[in-house]
Order: sequence, then structure tokens, then C-alpha cells
Amino acid sequence: MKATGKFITFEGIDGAGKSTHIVYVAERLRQALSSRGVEVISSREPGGTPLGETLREVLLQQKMHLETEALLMFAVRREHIAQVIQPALERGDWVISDRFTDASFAYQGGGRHLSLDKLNALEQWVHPDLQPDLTLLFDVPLAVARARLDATRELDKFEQEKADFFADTRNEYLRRAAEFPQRFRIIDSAQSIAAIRDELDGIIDALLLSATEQNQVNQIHQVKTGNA
Ligand SMILES: Nc1ncnc2c1ncn2[C@@H]1O[C@H](COP(=O)(O)OP(=O)(O)OP(=O)(O)O)[C@@H](O)[C@H]1O
Ligand SMILES: Cc1cn([C@H]2C[C@H](O)[C@@H](COP(=O)(O)O)O2)c(=O)[nH]c1=O
Repeated sequence: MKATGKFITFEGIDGAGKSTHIVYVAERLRQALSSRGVEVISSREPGGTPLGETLREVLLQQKMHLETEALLMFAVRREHIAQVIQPALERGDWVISDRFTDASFAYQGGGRHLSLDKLNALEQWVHPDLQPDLTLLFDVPLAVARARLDATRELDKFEQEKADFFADTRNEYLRRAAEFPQRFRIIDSAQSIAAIRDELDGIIDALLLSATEQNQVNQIHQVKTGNA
């Protein structure tokens, strides 16, 4: 029997660089875990399922009431958990998600000032028993993120927001990182890509080691209880 999988989320304001590093982390984990028969699934929010990807187009392009936006983010999440995250974790596979509920707190709560009580209620409804095992917060000054975005692509609805919106979004991310220090790791994303990879290597090695140790403890327990 395989151990329960791990759930890792990547967060940060637009342009912080998280998508760049997801590819690297996913590949490193695949190299380490494939020999154990463990798959690494890379997904994203909003998105992650056919319905979620359809709603992503709407969410990233259309203006709407802020509560509609929050409700749709959680609707996408409900489907993502049901179709992708929960089944993978139950199989013992690992899931990496480019954003999860911390993004709703940061963007709809911090950026748009939706009450945190409403967001807490939605979180309790949609995933009362699920939290990421590890959240990597790519933190970067607003000017650096803006320069990266401006250099690369056409901006979506969120990316067109003003500096105040991103300052409040970033502050809410940092507030949550301070509230949940056991699962958050803050990465200084103004560093070079190579320096960030070095830091990520250390985090991945520690995570793989703790997963191996946990696996061994589970196996001993299964042998002792005859549940192998
Ligand atoms: N550490 C870095 N130094 C310099 N450029 C970087 C760094 N990290 C990412 N970039 C570049 O910045 C741009 C934005 O990066 P990326 O798409 O990974 O950001 P993101 O946080 O995923 O943004 P979004 O959330 O909007 O998708 C890309 O062109 C990427 O190559
Ligand atoms: C999950 C989630 C996302 N958002 C915002 C944050 C970003 O601006 C976009 C997603 O774009 P990305 O390039 O894939 O990062 O959606 C949000 O406002 N609330 C959420 O819960």
C-alpha cells in the first residue's frame, strides 16, 4: 500500500515567477519519485479540470461583482479537488498546484477587500479537511513583478490592476505566511533563477527525506497491525 500523497502549492503576486519554478520542481520530484511508482501531477487554479479551464477564461477576462468572483474561484476549486486533487492524494500521488485557497485570501480578501470571514466560510465549506503540506510563496517587490509582466505578455484582468491592489495582495500573502509558518516557505523571488533553484533544491531534498521517513514509519505500523 502506498502512503498518502503530498500536496504542494505555489503562490505569489502576478509576475513573481512561480510558473517558471513549478516546471523545475515538478521535474525534480518526478525524477525522485517515479522509481517508487509515485506520479507527480502538475495543475493550476483557476483551472485544473475541463470545467475549471472554461471558467478560468471567464474569471481572467470578465469584470464581475467581487463576491461572484470569489464564489466562482471556490466553485472551480471544488471541482479541482473532486476530480484531481483528492483522487491523486488517495492513490499516493503528489499534486503541485499553481495557486490554491491562499490566492483567494490574497486577491479577493487582500486585493479586493472581501471580508475574511466570508472567505473562511467558503474554505470551511469547500475543503474543511484539506490543506497543502507545503506552500511556496514567491515574494517579490511590486516593481520587479510589474517589469517582468510588462516585458512578456498581454495582461489579463488581474494583471491590469493598479499598484495598491498588488500591495494589498502581497501583504495578505505575507500575513498568511506568518499565520501558518508550519506550511509556508517564503522564497525571495527577486533573486536570479539559478539562486532560487538552489533554495528550492534544499526544500525538495528535505521534503523527500521527510516523506521517506514517514513512509518507513507507516510500513512498520502496517506490519505490526497486519494491514500491509
Ligand atoms: N528570478 C527571475 N529573474 C528574472 N526573470 C524571471 C525570474 N523568474 C521569472 N522570471 C521571468 O518573469 C516572467 C514572469 O514569470 P512567471 O510567468 O513564472 O510568473 P508568475 O508568477 O507565474 O506569473 P503569473 O502568476 O502572472 O502567471 C517570465 O518571463 C519569467 O521568465
Ligand atoms: C486561484 C485564484 C487566482 N486568482 C487570480 C490570480 C491571478 O491573477 C489569476 C491566475 O493567473 P495565473 O497566471 O495562473 O497565476 O487568478 C484569484 O484572484 N483568486 C484565486 O483564488
